Amino acid sequence: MNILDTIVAAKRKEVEERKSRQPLDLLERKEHFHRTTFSLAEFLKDPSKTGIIAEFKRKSPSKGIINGTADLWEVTAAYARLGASAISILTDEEFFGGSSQDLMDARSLNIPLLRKDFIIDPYQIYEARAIGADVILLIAACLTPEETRKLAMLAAEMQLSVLLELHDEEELGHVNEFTPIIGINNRNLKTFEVNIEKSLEMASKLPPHAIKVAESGIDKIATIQLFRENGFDGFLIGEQFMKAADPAKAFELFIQELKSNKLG
Ligand SMILES: O=P(O)(O)OC[C@@H](O)[C@@H](O)c1c[nH]c2ccccc12
Repeated sequence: MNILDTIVAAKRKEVEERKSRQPLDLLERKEHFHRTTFSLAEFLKDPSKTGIIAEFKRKSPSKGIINGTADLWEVTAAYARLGASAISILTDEEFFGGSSQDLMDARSLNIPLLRKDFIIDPYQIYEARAIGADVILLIAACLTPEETRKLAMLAAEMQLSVLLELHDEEELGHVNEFTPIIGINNRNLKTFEVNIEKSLEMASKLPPHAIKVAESGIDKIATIQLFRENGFDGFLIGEQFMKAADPAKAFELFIQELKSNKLG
């Protein structure tokens, strides 16, 4: 079994447990279930923002502990204030050290919040809505095209944006009318290998109107510029900020450099 298979098997068990602890009708009664959501597409296209989807990630199976001490509110509030277009929060506990509580702690920010998790069941979409997420991630590598379509349609009904994550050409069949925003993960979730070229290679194969997001392994302004030239609107960045003792400061410096580059 590769790591993705291991994660998905654990996730199936976890979801069954959560369903028995908190059935759907209870989730639907949560206060945040009925609040309005922010549109990821609108925030990514807003020229006053940077296109960066800044991530809060404490650990990962590929890197181990990335940051064991960062304060969720301090970091995400800085991301929002300093020009991120959206914030990604890992909610998987077992492999990424996150939680639903982490996402709930950030929900007063006026910016789209992406629930970063391995979604395989409609229950998790209701849950995402109930904890205050605006966006869900659907990873093609853990779904069939038909499952992707059904989950994306449900998300749309619930006013959630969808970021559909692809890694290679074989996954293009997952794209459908409910997935206008497509992320290309430069990291292969089965081997952890990171190849920045993946995004560039895939860009020309996506539908022309897709909103494109490059994901993982981005640690330089030059890479963002290269991606922009190739039609990308969004850049999902985690480790580059989280590996710093002070991720808020690391984000601030990165943004300063990005802005001075644009002017120069
Ligand atoms: O920390 P990085 O290399 O900047 O990557 C961020 C993000 O793309 C990565 O965390 C990610 C992309 N897709 C995922 C799916 C599940 C968990 C994590 C991810």
